[in-house]
Amino acid sequence: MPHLRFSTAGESHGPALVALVEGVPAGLPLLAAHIDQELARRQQGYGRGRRMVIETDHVEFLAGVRAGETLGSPIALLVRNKDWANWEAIMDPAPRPEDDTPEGRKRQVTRVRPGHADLTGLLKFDRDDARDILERASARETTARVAAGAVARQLLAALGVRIGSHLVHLGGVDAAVPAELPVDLNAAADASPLRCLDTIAEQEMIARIDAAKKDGNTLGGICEVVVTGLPVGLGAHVSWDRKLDGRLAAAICSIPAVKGVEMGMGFEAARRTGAEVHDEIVPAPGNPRTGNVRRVTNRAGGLEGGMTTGEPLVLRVAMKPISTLMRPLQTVDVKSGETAAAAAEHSDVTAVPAMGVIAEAMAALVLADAVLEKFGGDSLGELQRNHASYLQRVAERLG
Ligand SMILES: Cc1cc2nc3c(=O)[nH]c(=O)nc-3n(C[C@H](O)[C@H](O)[C@H](O)COP(=O)(O)O)c2cc1C
Ligand SMILES: C=C(O[C@@H]1CC(C(=O)O)=C[C@@H](OP(=O)(O)O)[C@H]1O)C(=O)O
Repeated sequence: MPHLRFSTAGESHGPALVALVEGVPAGLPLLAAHIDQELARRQQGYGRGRRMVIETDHVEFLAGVRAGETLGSPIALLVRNKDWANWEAIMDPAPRPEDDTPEGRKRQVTRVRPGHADLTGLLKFDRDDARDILERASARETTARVAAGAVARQLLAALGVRIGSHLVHLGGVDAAVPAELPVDLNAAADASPLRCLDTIAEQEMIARIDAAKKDGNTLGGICEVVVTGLPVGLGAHVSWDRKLDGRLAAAICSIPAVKGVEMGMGFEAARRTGAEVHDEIVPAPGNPRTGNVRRVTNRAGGLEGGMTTGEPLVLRVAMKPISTLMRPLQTVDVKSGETAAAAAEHSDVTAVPAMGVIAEAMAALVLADAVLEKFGGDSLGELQRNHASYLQRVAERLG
């Protein structure tokens, strides 16, 4: 059983999204503002649709927090959907008289979209209206994940861990990545419309988003997530389900439309020789987090043997293009069985910058779980003492 457990509920156009986070120690400072800041970051990004204009996500604590601190009890978080006002009839949990008319509820989705969950979900769950599927497949659900992730991020911050991300590719355009990333990566990335550090490449990306929109098409891309301040030894090599690389990959790949994750050098490592791939180790006194050694390079991206090395954790996350196209692809209408143009409602042209923020949240949740597994503690103070005592021991080894 994980040490930090979380689950979410809520439909895209339902009244609200909820997240339940269990296992957080008592005494962690936690304000709605900490969570709202992350929710706002998830809403950014050039290329998003009208929905992000409708919503201004704000968290309400339902349980687990008192006077700005966690209680050690389950934390229940709620984020309301403003768009609910426009969907109350269609999404009403109670049956309505119009349900018995030949049309049934309005706006049934039967022209299933290639690349979305519509068709497979309809067949598997034996439904007639793809709305019954898309409402939960929608990445609106990631709002609740980011809220939960903000709690995890707060826990990690109390141990000196920082998580950031930036966009490195969009729609066929690569960004130049600086040799040294800014210390406050998110402050730099969040200041730009695509969360990209290369302002010249970003102009070309924006032009491609505009062109795709005009053409009724959509775009994907890649974000890099970077985590600093991690101690050596989170995760474990001993069993498949304790390896941190696998846990991170599963969490990241569960984000809607994410189709791949690379760690460190990633796929490129397969094309190179061992001498070009592995990170040489040198003594580095005064670095207790890494056991007083240092990797000359960080091609492994901060992971060896399913454990953190203490070097920055570097993940690259690939997102496919959005599957709702305004110039729709060919599909089948599941009501008539005839060929049709896929359903097309207002939708994002791209959401790669938001995906980077969601990937940060998923990484935070996995890392906070690994921290609690390694250090335990019912209060923040106990967790911090356990962490400090471990680092002291690691520092003694090659000091
Ligand atoms: C932040 C974000 C926003 C998204 N916005 C849309 C959208 O507006 N329209 C759409 O069709 N898909 C959108 N998607 C992708 C779909 O949710 C996703 O493709 C779908 O759930 C099917 O899952 P799969 O692509 O992982 O197979 C978005 C994904 C993310 C992460
Ligand atoms: C609502 C969000 O993203 C939505 C994700 C999404 C999808 O199919 O994944 C489809 C769109 O939903 P709607 O049709 O309501 O505009 C996006 O806006 C969000 O990120 O908060």
